[in-house]
Amino acid sequence: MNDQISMETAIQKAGILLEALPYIKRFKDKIVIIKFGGSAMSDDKVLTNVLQDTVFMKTVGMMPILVHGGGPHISREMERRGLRPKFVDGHRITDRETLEIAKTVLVDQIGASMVKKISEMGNDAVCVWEDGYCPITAEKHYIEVKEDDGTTNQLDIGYVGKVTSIIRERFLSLCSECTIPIVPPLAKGNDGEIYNINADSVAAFLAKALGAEKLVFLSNTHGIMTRPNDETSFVSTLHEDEAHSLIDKKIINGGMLPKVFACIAAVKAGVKKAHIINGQIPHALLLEIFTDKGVGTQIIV
Ligand SMILES: Nc1ncnc2c1ncn2[C@@H]1O[C@H](COP(=O)(O)OP(=O)(O)O)[C@@H](O)[C@H]1O
Ligand SMILES: CC(=O)N[C@@H](CCC(=O)OP(=O)(O)O)C(=O)O
Repeated sequence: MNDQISMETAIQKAGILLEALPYIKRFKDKIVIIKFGGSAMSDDKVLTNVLQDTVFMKTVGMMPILVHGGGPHISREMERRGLRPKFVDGHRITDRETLEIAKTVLVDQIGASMVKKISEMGNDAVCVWEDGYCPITAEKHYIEVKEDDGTTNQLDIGYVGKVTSIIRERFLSLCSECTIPIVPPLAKGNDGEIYNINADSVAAFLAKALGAEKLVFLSNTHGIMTRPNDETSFVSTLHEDEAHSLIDKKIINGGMLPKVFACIAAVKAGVKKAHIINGQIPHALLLEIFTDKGVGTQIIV
């Protein structure tokens, strides 16, 4: 009886491997941008799962690039120092002190722990922010505010940037080595300043500029809800037009806004698939990439 069960289990496992085969072939040598949101990094187990999945992808011949967030971690550190985090449209208002905190948390803590963990798993990883050298250039980002009289104003929220260019060759050469590039959401401007950037928009820019096959957001929800706080309203596919209507009704708000804009921009620029999935589900990334069903919400245009 036991032998029979273990044989059945073994056959099931072989079935899973075979289901993955077409995806392994399809994604061979293809760039996949994974955005790992701070909200999903709830504990060490989640971090380990996501990094294991990323190493798996690299091992079967894909070219994963991991862009990480860390918003909640930055906020906690600000609060510990008596500062109050403030956001406009999902972007943190960033003064000098906040920028210093963001750099320490993103590079010295989160990025460094990812590099260390991946190397413990037997793979190479490099934080692209090495000694302040960064292959991403940014410029100051102003928020457009619509006034009641119909005019628009530019709101200055400090050292917040938007990506203007990347050194493609640097990313491509890292990808073709045995390395997994780890990308913190920081960049330098031609004005010599360092900018804090929403990690979703960094991921979208990289996906576009590198012609990625896929862009996956690992967050803390099962995708996008189409009714306010209604866990039964997650959708597997969302068209750009519906997304805009949900944004107008404020059903998509806060940290989900930059993610949805990032998905739309990436798909419009030719990235084949952009998904928002729950990174806290063990191995959600592998399920999304290597199985027929997929998980989370896919944005289409
Ligand atoms: N329509 C929506 N569907 C799902 N989540 C939403 C929606 N609108 C806003 N959100 C919020 O967006 C959050 C994810 O954004 P954020 O906290 O910035 O995550 P991350 O750290 O992954 O970037 C969710 O936890 C949820 O509270
Ligand atoms: C300008 C801006 O908002 N920068 C973000 C960078 C981190 C980030 O985007 O982290 P998540 O992906 O976890 O939200 C911030 O300071 O929170």
